[in-house]
Amino acid sequence: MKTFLRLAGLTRPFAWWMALAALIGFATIGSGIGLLMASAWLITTAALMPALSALQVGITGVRFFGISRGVIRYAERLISHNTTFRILTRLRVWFYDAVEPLAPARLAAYRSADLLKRIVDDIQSLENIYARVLAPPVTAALVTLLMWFIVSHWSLAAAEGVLACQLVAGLAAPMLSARLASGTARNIAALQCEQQVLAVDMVQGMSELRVFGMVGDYTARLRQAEEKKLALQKRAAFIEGLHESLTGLAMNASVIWILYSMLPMVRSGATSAITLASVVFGVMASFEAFLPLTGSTQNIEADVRAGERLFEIIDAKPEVTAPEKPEPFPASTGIEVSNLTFTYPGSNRPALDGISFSVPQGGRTAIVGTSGAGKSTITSLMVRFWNPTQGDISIGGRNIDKLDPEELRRNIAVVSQRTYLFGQTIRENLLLAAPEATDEQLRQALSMSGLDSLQSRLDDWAGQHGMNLSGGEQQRLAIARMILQNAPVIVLDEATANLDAITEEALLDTLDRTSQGRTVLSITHRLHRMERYDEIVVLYEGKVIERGNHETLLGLNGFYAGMWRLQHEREA
Ligand SMILES: Nc1ncnc2c1ncn2[C@@H]1O[C@H](COP(=O)(O)OP(=O)(O)OP(=O)(O)O)[C@@H](O)[C@H]1O
Repeated sequence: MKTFLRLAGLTRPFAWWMALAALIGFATIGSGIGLLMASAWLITTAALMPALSALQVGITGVRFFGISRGVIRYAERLISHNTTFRILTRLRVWFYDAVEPLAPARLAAYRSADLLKRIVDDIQSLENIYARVLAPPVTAALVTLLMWFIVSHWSLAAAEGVLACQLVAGLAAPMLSARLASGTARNIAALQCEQQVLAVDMVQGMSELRVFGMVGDYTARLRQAEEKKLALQKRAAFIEGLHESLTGLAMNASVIWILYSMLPMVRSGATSAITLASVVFGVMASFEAFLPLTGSTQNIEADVRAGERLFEIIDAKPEVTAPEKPEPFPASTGIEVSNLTFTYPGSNRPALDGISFSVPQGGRTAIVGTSGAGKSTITSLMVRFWNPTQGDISIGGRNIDKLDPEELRRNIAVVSQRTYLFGQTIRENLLLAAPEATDEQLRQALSMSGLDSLQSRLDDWAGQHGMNLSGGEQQRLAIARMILQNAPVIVLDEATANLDAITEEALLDTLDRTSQGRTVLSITHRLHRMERYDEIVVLYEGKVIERGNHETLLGLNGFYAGMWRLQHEREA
């Protein structure tokens, strides 16, 4: 109920639109009732063969309601679709605004297909909240009231019977079908999510599944989920049919009741058979208002489930928030890391444990260590994807939590070992780093990063996740982005890890040239050309175990010297 009220609250800015659409929905059914009543009046009166002039009222009524029903129905569709799309737009903007600050820390726990389903399908399913959940009961209540006034005008007893039947169609039947369908929409949504996750995994990991011969296994899991979903959809359809039959039964019962209570009046001459026929047809037409209530009960559960899934994300507290009054990004860019400790949520071991080091303005520091030592975690903390558990990082003497996170990220160019390339052209992938860059600048950046071959292919599609490019080309594209971003601080996180020795050499030269005068933090486990660094910080299991320049560290004959010997003996 709480979720439903929260969802309904989101549609509050459109209350007037919704009221107007419900009113026009009521007018559509009202004109349907008028059309059938006027038709019944006309046919029964005509059967008595009066003068044509006596039929004029009926003819005009049929014409009026016939035309107005079409026009009003059109207006109703127009306004209700307009309202629905306004609500949908608001929901989408609201969700994107709320999700953006949560990335990436708070979204790491969600599978991408699941997130996609929430962003696309769950919000889409909420479009029903107005058209299929909120509007039908309002229209049904107004129609019930209208029929009470019409029928009670001729017979109170008949009106009471009609009201009873309408309460069955409007309350008892929806409550019964809601009870029978309880859990169905929720389980269908869960299965759809499972299918989507499996399908995305299957498409993205098709090569691995083929290599390991697991395609059949995944297909079977997909089929199983589909079968379970079909069984639930059949159940939902059965309940919908039952609900519609109950509505039909209630309508027939109301007709029988009217005949039962009004026929004696016709016999006694208290009312005419023509009136009786009109009332019967009018009541029959009024039950059109109760049919959409089936959808109302079934959609309410699906909407509440979708709402719960969305609120679960929305209610998460962002890991990083911008300070109310951010300080400007400093002119000098020396980095100072002091006593930095960080533990990932759910982990019982700190990824970084009280580390300290500094990179002077325009200097170069390398962080080296074995896999899992915590090197990349430093990058995530530097660009404030996470906040440190303890300790702090400052740039130019200013703690980075005093800066606007977006401005901070604009001023730190990160080249990581996993470069995400969008399924767009090479040009668009480059413009991400410098939206204003000219083609000439893009070509220059490509050339500097050793990608002369791509200079004439700016309009080529990079492929899904950059699959039309080799691993080395993707890496070099990331370096081209770094060149274009032209940031004063550069973080190279295994930037040349995927390259062959010759390309790596050339690129290290490029990086050295382009990073002149900038503050560089280079994270690597490959000890290559280490004499270029002013200081090397050696990490082991989240702790700094050695530090100094290349010569000093080799002289120590400790962990670093061991790593260096191991790599160079292997390469020799
Ligand atoms: N999102 C995460 N959630 C939980 N633990 C994580 C997460 N990311 C990394 N870790 C853990 O934190 C530790 C440090 O990881 P990190 O990626 O910083 O290591 P690394 O030195 O960069 O390793 P590599 O050289 O293999 O990339 C590892 O034990 C890793 O399993």
